[in-house]
Amino acid sequence: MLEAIRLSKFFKGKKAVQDVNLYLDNGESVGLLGPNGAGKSTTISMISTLLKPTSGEIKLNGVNTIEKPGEIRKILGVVPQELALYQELSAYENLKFFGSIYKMKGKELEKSIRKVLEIVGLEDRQKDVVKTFSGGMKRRLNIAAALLHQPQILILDEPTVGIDPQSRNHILETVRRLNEKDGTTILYTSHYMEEVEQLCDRVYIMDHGEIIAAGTKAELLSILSTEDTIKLELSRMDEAFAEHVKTIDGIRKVEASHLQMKIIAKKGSNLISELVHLADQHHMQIINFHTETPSLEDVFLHLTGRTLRN
Ligand SMILES: Nc1ncnc2c1ncn2[C@@H]1O[C@H](COP(=O)(O)OP(=O)(O)OP(=O)(O)O)[C@@H](O)[C@H]1O
Repeated sequence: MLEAIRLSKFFKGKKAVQDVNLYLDNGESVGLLGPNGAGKSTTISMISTLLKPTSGEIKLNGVNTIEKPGEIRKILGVVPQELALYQELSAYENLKFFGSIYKMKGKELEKSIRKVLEIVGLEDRQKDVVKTFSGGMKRRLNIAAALLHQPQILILDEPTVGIDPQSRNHILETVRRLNEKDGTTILYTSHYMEEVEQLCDRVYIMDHGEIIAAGTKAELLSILSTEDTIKLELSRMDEAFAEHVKTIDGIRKVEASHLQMKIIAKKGSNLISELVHLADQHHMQIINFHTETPSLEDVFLHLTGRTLRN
């Protein structure tokens, strides 16, 4: 397990990160979500031993990584936000260079380069110089470089910012496969709520340098509400039906307009069969039924009063 305990970073007395507690269990996929300037990059720079914390601890299986950075560096892959590639070199040559940083060479390095190029889908372009690559391909190569030494933990800092949808999907799929198939532990920072919702088992929400909420998606969503919003589309509207619906156990509020009905009900109330039965009694049909569940975006809005992207 990797854990950060009361991690803080101040730049010239100005808070960037304060009292961050965070852990990654082996094999987990964890999201670190927050708007620009929230402190995500600073947090992961400290976790990856690139930046010294002002205070706090980071432990890898109980061992202090600030005092002994070697252990974590061996098993950690970091994909930084800024591209760290040589534009004049080919994809292959870039990977060869990064491999040498990890002290890899010979057959082991060749094998690893082949494998990571396959993972990110760049085998066909390995001989091309990086300056001819699209933004998305460069990001994929950046990921490949972080994977060369087969890290057990992979930290990605907003890897999909500013790239085309196809490359974005490719990256998300790659990260998912690394986690689900290879068991790589993932820490994924993003300000795209839907990516974190899609990829991560657990989420930390960060704002102004602090963790303001943490938990599984379900736990975070439960902060928001104990209610479900159900929307019905009806074949016709009948006031008696609306009045009748209000009497159903678990229903808190009913709003009817034209052929639509919005029902606020206690979370988890299983109402569909009862509503269908009731509509039948009133000689009406339910044409459409759906439950609107709140998103993590709504949770962020609820906690901060702001949207994630401004
Ligand atoms: N080297 C530095 N010197 C001074 N201030 C810094 C430095 N690095 C970061 N900061 C400040 O710390 C705060 C957190 O920045 P950080 O880059 O960690 O946020 P972030 O959540 O990663 O945002 P982004 O999504 O824009 O990268 C910001 O106010 C930033 O200006």
